[in-house]
Amino acid sequence: MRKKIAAGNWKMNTTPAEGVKLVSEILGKVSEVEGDVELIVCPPYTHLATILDKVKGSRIMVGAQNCAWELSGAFTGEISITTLKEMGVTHVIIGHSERREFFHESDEMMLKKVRLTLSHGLIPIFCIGEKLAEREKGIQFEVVVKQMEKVVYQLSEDDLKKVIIAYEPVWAIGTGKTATPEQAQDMHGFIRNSISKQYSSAVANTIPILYGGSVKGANAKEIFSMPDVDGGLIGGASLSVSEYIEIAKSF
Ligand SMILES: O=C(CO)COP(=O)(O)O
Repeated sequence: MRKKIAAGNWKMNTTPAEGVKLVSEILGKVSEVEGDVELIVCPPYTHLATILDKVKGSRIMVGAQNCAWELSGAFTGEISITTLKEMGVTHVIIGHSERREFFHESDEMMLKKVRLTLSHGLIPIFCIGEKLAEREKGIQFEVVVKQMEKVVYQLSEDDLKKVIIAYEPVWAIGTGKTATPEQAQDMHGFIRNSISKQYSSAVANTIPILYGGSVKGANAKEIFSMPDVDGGLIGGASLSVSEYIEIAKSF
């Protein structure tokens, strides 16, 4: 049985005070989420300390939205993996399409970040996904496998087993346009098969593959019912307590 995961990527939303309010309200409703669904919130860096304090002893885990690709040094404005680890962060989103696009992150940088995250005992949530033009050309599978090859397929089997993959088609992010459950399943099945060919089916069967892109309370159940979809990486809807809880209850 693979893990079921509802991870909220808050992106650059909420002030520190708003973030604490949001997580407090989520905590108040967490008992409604039955079973062993893993709940992860990824607020902006500035809120991590207070939010980690708030969720202490609860089932909510806290992730960062990024980390630096080097361990320390002259990298103005960056946040190191050792800082995140010391604070108690458990997950790090790496390679989000917004970081690829707006911050020109290279595959080499992403690989360094994934390696640093793993070597410090944190879990990378590695994002992949094609752009609209790539889907229209019918090359979405090649695009996604290349993204995997350049980064996570560089890892040993033992390391790969600790990674969470998030398939986020860029055309579905923040657009209200969701992949159909069949489109999500097609890609998730393809990714799992590709991992199986590259490593083994035993490895492929243990890795959680999340779907991201306009997941909301109203569509989560259908998407999560697909055999190779193990949960969601949720943007906009994770900022609403009722939406996030409804999504977490959709397994
Ligand atoms: O990018 C996403 C999560 O990382 C998805 O964002 P939305 O859920 O707002 O489409």
